[in-house]
Amino acid sequence: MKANMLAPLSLAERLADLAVDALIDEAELSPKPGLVDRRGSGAHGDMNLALMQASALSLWPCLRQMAEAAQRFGHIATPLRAELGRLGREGEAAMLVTTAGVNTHRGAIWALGLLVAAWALNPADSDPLSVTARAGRLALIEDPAAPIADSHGLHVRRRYGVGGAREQAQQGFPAIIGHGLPQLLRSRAAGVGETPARLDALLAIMAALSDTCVLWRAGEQGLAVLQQGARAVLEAGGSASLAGRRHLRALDARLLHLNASAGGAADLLAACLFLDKAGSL
Ligand SMILES: CC(C)(COP(=O)(O)OP(=O)(O)OC[C@H]1O[C@@H](n2cnc3c(N)ncnc32)[C@H](O)[C@@H]1O)[C@@H](O)C(=O)NCCC(=O)NCCS
Ligand SMILES: Nc1ncnc2c1ncn2[C@@H]1O[C@H](COP(=O)(O)OP(=O)(O)OP(=O)(O)O)[C@@H](O)[C@H]1O
Repeated sequence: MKANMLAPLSLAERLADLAVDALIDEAELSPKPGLVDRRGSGAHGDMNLALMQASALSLWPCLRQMAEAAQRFGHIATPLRAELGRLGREGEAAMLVTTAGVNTHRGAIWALGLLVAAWALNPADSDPLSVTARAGRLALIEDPAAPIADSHGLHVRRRYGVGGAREQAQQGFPAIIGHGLPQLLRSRAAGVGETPARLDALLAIMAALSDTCVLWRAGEQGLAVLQQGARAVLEAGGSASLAGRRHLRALDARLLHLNASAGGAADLLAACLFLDKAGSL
């Protein structure tokens, strides 16, 4: 078939395209401290860039179906929340088949799933603050069929009393709205180029987030190293500056030494890039 004969994309398909694009952009962004990127596996022996890309692509049907479910149900209530939970668990199963059992995007399915659904619920009101607020209202609804999960996040929440991925969503993604997105726009406005602007956005999220991935592997000390290190890069002038890059290298080395990587911050950067891209829909 000729390219110009392809059927026009539905809104749900365009949202899924943008969400997968944001996940691939996040994975490819380099150099990210401690995380999988173009340079290598970071603190993850079981992941690499090709796996992250394949995993991101495997999530397209799940993300499209989540947006379609939002259009079909039409409002924020238990039936839509239950359907998103079902689709999210299905998407997670598809991801695990693609990655042969490696958790590449669990947190990303959660955050982006809620955001594509929230976007599709009311495309006319699509500024990031409104979309994240709707996603937060969805996340506050109990999923009636949710299994009792024995996750790393659960252990960490109990041990350290932090909120984790669920609370971040329920509060309307404050790490994105208050930190990632404003930093992305500030760094772009300073003319630093897209890669350092995205790295700065990631660092702003890292500096603010209680990332349960880091707490699980490296405890409170690891989290302090991450938050202080991320802040130091930004205070030195950001990832486009010479001094900032020195701090960034030091942070990467410290995180590798601690075997710590900020998967939650990476998910939220992908979500932040999705909101940024979806602004032009
Ligand atoms: C709420 C989720 C993320 C489970 O969270 P939990 O903390 O129990 O588990 P887990 O340790 O697996 O962490 C999930 C991931 O969240 C990310 N994360 C970590 N810390 C944070 C944080 N502070 N903020 C945001 N994300 C974070 C990380 O990538 C982490 O791997 C989610 O997977 C879930 O409940 N899924 C069930 C299916 C569902 O309802 N889907 C709805 C789709 S819209
Ligand atoms: N570029 C990235 N590099 C590493 N992790 C990422 C990246 N992007 C997103 N993540 C997120 O990080 C999470 C994986 O982190 P992690 O491997 O710590 O999880 P785990 O399987 O629960 O724990 P562990 O590997 O410590 O046993 C995924 O849920 C994923 O959403």
